[in-house]
Order: sequence, then structure tokens, then C-alpha cells
Amino acid sequence: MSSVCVHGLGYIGLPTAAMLATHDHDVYGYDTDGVLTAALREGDVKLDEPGLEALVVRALESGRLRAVDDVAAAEYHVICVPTPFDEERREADLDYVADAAQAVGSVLREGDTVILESTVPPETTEEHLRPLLEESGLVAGRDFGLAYCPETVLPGNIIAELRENDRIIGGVDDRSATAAVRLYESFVEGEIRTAADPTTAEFVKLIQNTARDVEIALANEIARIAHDYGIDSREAIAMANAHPRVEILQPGPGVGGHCLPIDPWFLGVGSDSLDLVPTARAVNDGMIGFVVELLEELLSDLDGKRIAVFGVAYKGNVDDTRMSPGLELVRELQHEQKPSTPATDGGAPDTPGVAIHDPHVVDSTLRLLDAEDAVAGAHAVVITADHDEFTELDPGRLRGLMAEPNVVDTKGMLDVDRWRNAGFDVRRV
Ligand SMILES: NC(=O)C1=CN([C@@H]2O[C@H](COP(=O)(O)OP(=O)(O)OC[C@H]3O[C@@H](n4cnc5c(N)ncnc54)[C@H](O)[C@@H]3O)[C@@H](O)[C@H]2O)C=CC1
Ligand SMILES: CC(=O)N[C@@H]1[C@@H](OP(=O)(O)OP(=O)(O)OC[C@H]2O[C@@H](n3ccc(=O)[nH]c3=O)[C@H](O)[C@@H]2O)O[C@H](C(=O)O)[C@@H](O)[C@@H]1O
Repeated sequence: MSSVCVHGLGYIGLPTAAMLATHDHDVYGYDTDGVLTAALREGDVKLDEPGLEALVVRALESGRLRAVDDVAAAEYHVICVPTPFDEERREADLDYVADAAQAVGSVLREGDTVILESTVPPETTEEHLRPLLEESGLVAGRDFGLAYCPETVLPGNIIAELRENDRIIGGVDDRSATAAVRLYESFVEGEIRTAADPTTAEFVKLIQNTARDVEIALANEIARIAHDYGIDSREAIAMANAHPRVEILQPGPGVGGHCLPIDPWFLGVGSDSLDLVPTARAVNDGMIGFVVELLEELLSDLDGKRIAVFGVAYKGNVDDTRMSPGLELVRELQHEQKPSTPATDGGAPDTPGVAIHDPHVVDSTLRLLDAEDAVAGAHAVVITADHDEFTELDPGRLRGLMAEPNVVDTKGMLDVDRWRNAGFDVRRV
């Protein structure tokens, strides 16, 4: 077994580090956030991901996972740092990757292997990471191994998918690819495929997420077209999907998370051939406008109305609010309602006209209320994330607390007859 230093202990790095440690590797989990590493040393896992805490505690108790504040020398370096999209410059922010490269370079030895897992634009491993690592004086392919291996796990099912998903590995040479394969085959049960080079592996990751984003855009456009014809889009999609070669996804309030809404743009870094991709992005981003239209159908004028937004996580049963459609709706409603209280914290502004409820999210910058306080005096409830808890809502009880019984279900998760029988006017995306 090998020594591994995992750089970045977030949604990807932490489960990866724990998985490696529970497969007999000696793992240093390195993160620049000292509060996070200190909490981890106490067995305190802040992320709401099924099975993660148990796996991390098992790894820590085995003594094979150590959360550290200084980068450690190791046979493998696995980089799982953030790669956000810089909206202003319209390009990937690779500063975290550069910082990680500098840290790796300070401890890199002959024979070690560096693997980048963060999602990045094509050519990042070869053109960006490689030269930074080679500032150490060592040469990739000759002195140390260098490979790109994208992560494809689905939040909400990360632990199972870490083991079960296939992996793609692109090395700068065969030796690098072989060394990376050796590490992953110690815990991956899916197939491990080697790509021609790191750039191909980077590209494969991006087209996977782009395909999903574009497919959701089609579902969203279908929802808007169906609305114009007075058709229930979800029933129509279910019927269409009975065809053996049709598999339309589900419409919703837009596409959230920090991957699907940004990864398609990474494809445009070195290519002018993107036509459908930006259009799909615009369709998905436009869904909040459609949700507001549905609210206006119910309430005509939103000004002075109180709206309860249920779900500011970017999707059901997760705690992550990055690029969340629910938060975007909150901002849009504040704008529509000419808010008197400006946002001061970068989060959603706090205005009496919009109340937020989310049983999964813990965020002190948001004024989160419990379900009953959120609907008190409200003129409508909007469901923007399909948390399991929302199927348990009692429409009869909520109705008694609200100023007007209206609901917009953007995730198609409520029992429409039950809500109608309780007196609600219902719209759904
Ligand atoms: N979250 C997801 O579902 C998936 C994420 N990815 C990709 O994986 C990468 C990581 O994403 P997440 O784990 O979600 O991010 P995250 O934000 O949850 O965690 C990143 C961690 O890296 C730490 N960090 C930042 N700079 C560092 C440095 N120089 N050295 C060591 N630690 C550093 C941060 O403090 C943070 O704890 C991104 O490129 C993302 O696009 C890929 C597939 C799925
Ligand atoms: C191709 C693919 O399935 N990619 C996954 C995706 O994870 P993520 O949680 O972002 O994906 P998701 O469950 O499709 O959710 C993204 C967004 O899309 C919305 N959504 C999803 C499916 C659908 O039919 N309709 C819809 O509106 C969700 O509500 C959410 O707002 O992106 C992850 C990533 O790269 O970070 C990747 O590892 C995951 O495997």
C-alpha cells in the first residue's frame, strides 16, 4: 500500500481520503482551512452526505487518515481543490490549483505521482499544472508521474459512487497512467479506462456534465411549451419516455450546484464552436423567470406579497447552496418586491416579503425559518428543492397559517390532489 496526500478535504477530497485510508493506504488529508482540519481531528464532519461521517470516523480511528495543516511528502498527491468559474473574466479560476501545485512542488520527490481530480478546462494538466510542478526541478513523465482523473460522484450518493463508478485516467505518459491506475484499482469496483492523455480525460468529464445540462434544458423548454398549451409537462414527459429510445429528464426551477452550471463554460476556453451549450445554459438560467411568471398567474402583482421559498439547497436532500435556484428565486423576488433592506452578506437579502425554509441547510448568513413560521401570513409557497421532508407537509395545517393558499411546485413532488383538496391553487413546473 502507498502513502497519499489528499489536497482539499471538501465534498470530494474528504470521502476520497477516507476511502483510501480504509483501503490500507497511509493518508494525509491536507486542507488550507485550519478550522476544518481541527474539527476533523475531533471526528467532526460538517458535510451532510449519507455515510460520510461513519467512513471518516472509521478512517481516523484506524490511524491511517490524518488531517494535517502542512503539506506532507507522499508517493501520491491527489488534488481535489475548488475550481470555480470567474463570472467577470468568464474563465475558470485556477488559483487554488496553482496553490496546490506550489505545495506539492515543495515536497515532490523522484518517483512520486501527482493526480489532479478537480474539474478543469481542457489542457489544464499539461499547460498549467505541469509547468508549475516542474518549477521543483523535476520533470513530469521522467522524474515524477502526472495524471488527470476526474471525479464523477453524485452528491447524495458519493460513498457508493466512489467505489462503483467507472474512472477515466489520462497520464502524461504510460508510466504516469499506470501508477494512477494502481492507486484507483485499490478501491474502485467500476472499470478504469485510460484516455490518450490528460486533456482527453478533462474533456470527457466536461462533456458528461454538459450533456446533462443540455438534456435538462430540453426538459425545461418542454415544460414552458407545455404550459403554453395547458398541458402537464410531467405527465407528457412520462408518456414520451415510454418510447424505447426517448429519455427526457425532469424540468425544474433551473440547474444548480457548482458543476453543471459552470462546467459547460470550461469547454469554451479553447474553442469558438459552442452554440447549443450557451443556449441550454440560458434556458436553464431562465427558469427562475418562468417560476416568477407562475407566481404572477396566481397573485397578479407580487409587490407587497409574502412568498415562502422552500428549498435553498441546490437540489433535494443535500445541504449545498452553491448556485442554488432557490436562492436565485429569493433574490429575484426581492428585486420584484422593491426591497427596503439591501443584501449585506453576499447571501440572499433579508426582506419581510420573502421567507426561507430548508431543513437541510445550515447557514448563518440566511434567515432560515421553520416551515410554519415561513408560511405564516404568506400568499404563496414555492417548492424549489425536492427534499424528502416536503412530501410530509400538511397542506391543511399550512393553509390555516397563510394569507392565501397558493403553491408553486417546481419539482413535481407534491400530491397535487391533496393540496387542491385542502383548498390550494396549485401550479407546477
Ligand atoms: N462536489 C461535487 O459534487 C463534485 C466536485 N467536483 C470537483 O471537485 C473539485 C472540488 O470540489 P468540492 O470538493 O466540491 O469543493 P469544496 O469546496 O467542498 O472543497 C474544497 C476544499 O479544498 C480546500 N482548499 C482550497 N485550496 C486548497 C489548497 N491549495 N490546498 C489544500 N486545500 C485547499 C478548501 O478549504 C476546501 O475545504 C472541484 O473542481 C469540483 O468541480 C467534481 C465532481 C463532483
Ligand atoms: C453527469 C452527471 O450526472 N453529473 C453529476 C453532477 O452532480 P449534480 O449533483 O450537480 O447533478 P444533478 O443531480 O443532475 O443536479 C444538478 C441540478 O440539475 C437539476 N436537475 C437534475 C436532474 C433533472 O432531471 N432535472 C433537474 O432540474 C437538479 O435539481 C440540480 O439543480 O455533477 C457532478 C460534478 O461534476 O460535480 C458529477 O460528479 C455528478 O455525477
